[in-house]
Amino acid sequence: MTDADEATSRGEPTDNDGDTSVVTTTGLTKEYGGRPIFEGVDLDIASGAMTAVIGPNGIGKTTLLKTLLGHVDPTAGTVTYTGPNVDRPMGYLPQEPAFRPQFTVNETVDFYASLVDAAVDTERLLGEVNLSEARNRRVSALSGGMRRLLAVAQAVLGDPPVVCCDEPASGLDPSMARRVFESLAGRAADGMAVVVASHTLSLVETYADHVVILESGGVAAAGSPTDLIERYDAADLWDVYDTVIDPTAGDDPATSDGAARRGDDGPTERESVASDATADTGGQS
Ligand SMILES: Nc1ncnc2c1ncn2[C@@H]1O[C@H](COP(=O)(O)OP(=O)(O)OP(=O)(O)O)[C@@H](O)[C@H]1O
Repeated sequence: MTDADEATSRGEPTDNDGDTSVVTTTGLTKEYGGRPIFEGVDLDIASGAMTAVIGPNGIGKTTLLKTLLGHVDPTAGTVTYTGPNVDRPMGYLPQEPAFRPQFTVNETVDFYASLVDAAVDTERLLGEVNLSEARNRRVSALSGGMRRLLAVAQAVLGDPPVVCCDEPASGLDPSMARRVFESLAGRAADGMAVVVASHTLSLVETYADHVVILESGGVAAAGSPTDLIERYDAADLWDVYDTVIDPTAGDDPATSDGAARRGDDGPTERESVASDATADTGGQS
């Protein structure tokens, strides 16, 4: 096995030399009620890169992110943070962000800014997530997508060395989803270690530097999108996913009929095209 192959099997970014690693997991294992979610996961999360974790519903992506963040204790194995010693080493965008509904957008950002030991340019931050015009609107009056954009702002606020985003594109229209990925990729380019769990494979393929595919038991494959596409002789990341993932993996009851392969916002791009075509023909195929 070459060094690169060995690195790949460990879920390490092969396009980094290892010196940029900011979070390392070794033998990371999580069980709930004696049922393994993942076992023996070895990852090196690099700063200055976006690492995307993909896999079916219920496979353990959120649990893995929460374990990296220290919100969930592993059953076995370790998570080691080696980044700078700051008050807030890791930002987090949870799958279901909760904010005080009576706060305005500005007040929400100011509240979180008061908790971090760093100057926060609220105007720039809101501009980045396209919420400038909504700055005086109460959280209770925001759409679901706007709330997610606010959650993105909250996660990267104060420029933590690591940010873990659970389905950052969920509920966003295609151009905002792209904008959020672009913005996170920009943060990565500025040196942040960005970890996203996502079902939006086209954006992952475009913006992620490193992809970790989770399947029952742990990491099924990992590498840059280009490496994975070459390795599996695939047309795109969706094809890689289709090859690597057992359609019955995950524990969502919808998985068995293929629904778990859909994106955050419903069907994957490919399924949308197929169903649009069906709709165009009045459902006649
Ligand atoms: N606190 C908990 N107690 C018991 N089981 C849990 C707990 N949290 C998660 N699980 C289980 O762990 C498994 C992985 O859940 P997780 O939310 O990490 O999956 P996921 O890959 O993020 O799914 P999705 O794509 O649907 O968000 C699921 O079977 C889930 O029911």
